[in-house]
Amino acid sequence: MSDVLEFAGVTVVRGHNTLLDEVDWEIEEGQRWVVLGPNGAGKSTLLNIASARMHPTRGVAGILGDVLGAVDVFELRPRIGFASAAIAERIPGDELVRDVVLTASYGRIGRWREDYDSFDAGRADELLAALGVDHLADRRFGTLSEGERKRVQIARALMTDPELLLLDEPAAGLDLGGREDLVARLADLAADLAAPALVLVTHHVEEIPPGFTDVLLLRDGKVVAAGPIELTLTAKNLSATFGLPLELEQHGERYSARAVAPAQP
Ligand SMILES: Nc1ncnc2c1ncn2[C@@H]1O[C@H](COP(=O)(O)OP(=O)(O)OP(=O)(O)O)[C@@H](O)[C@H]1O
Repeated sequence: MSDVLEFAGVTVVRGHNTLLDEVDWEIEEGQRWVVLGPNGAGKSTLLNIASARMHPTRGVAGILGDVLGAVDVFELRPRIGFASAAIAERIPGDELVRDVVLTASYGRIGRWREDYDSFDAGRADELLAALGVDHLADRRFGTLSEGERKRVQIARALMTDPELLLLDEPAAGLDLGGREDLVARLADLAADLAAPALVLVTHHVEEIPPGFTDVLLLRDGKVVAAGPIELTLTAKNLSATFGLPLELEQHGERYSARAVAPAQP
């Protein structure tokens, strides 16, 4: 089994809807994946399984050497860092930023006791510094800008020193400067050999940070293509994923995409 993640025939059915349809996916140590797809493609469902928060209806989901259904998910979850809007919504607005990060090591949202280990407090401060938000450690989470919140959430997701880090649309809601800042920080994380395997979910090729290695393209719960970015991220695959003719441009290690202009009469 792959060290980090191995999905075989992973299928999720809810009522009459097939959210994921026979998904095969392997992640090896050191890889940095982007998951791209339109609204409703099944990206969040995929991350909910990869984070051991949901079980497949059919198929086998191997995560960090264990198989979902045959492992205590409460032991598995601390080994997986996860940042998403749904988690952020549960963070109390009056929580101190340092505590937002610190409480991750206890698997909690919201501070609940005063005797946190000083080692943990030091690590929380280091992570805030690595994400460029250490000056906000004593601020209340609810007073931060969207961009600052996203960076704090990533620091929180790294707090348990996870072996797999899942980021669900970390650039959503950011302005251009905020997006570019986040992309640069994620590029630094991708280049860090000590960093965990990474999975970044996004709708936009513009948000793919340099240093990311692989892409999984998802549409209607099915994998359109998956593999190394330089081979897999093509205009043809992207068009099939989003269901419209797209042209793709590469600028160094960055990408942009737009609809193919209609032919002039
Ligand atoms: N409990 C459920 N019952 C029925 N359908 C569901 C359920 N949960 C999600 N869906 C549907 O499954 C599909 C995939 O949802 P999911 O949130 O995984 O997509 P997504 O790619 O993350 O979308 P977005 O980019 O809009 O966040 C959507 O059509 C959604 O409406």
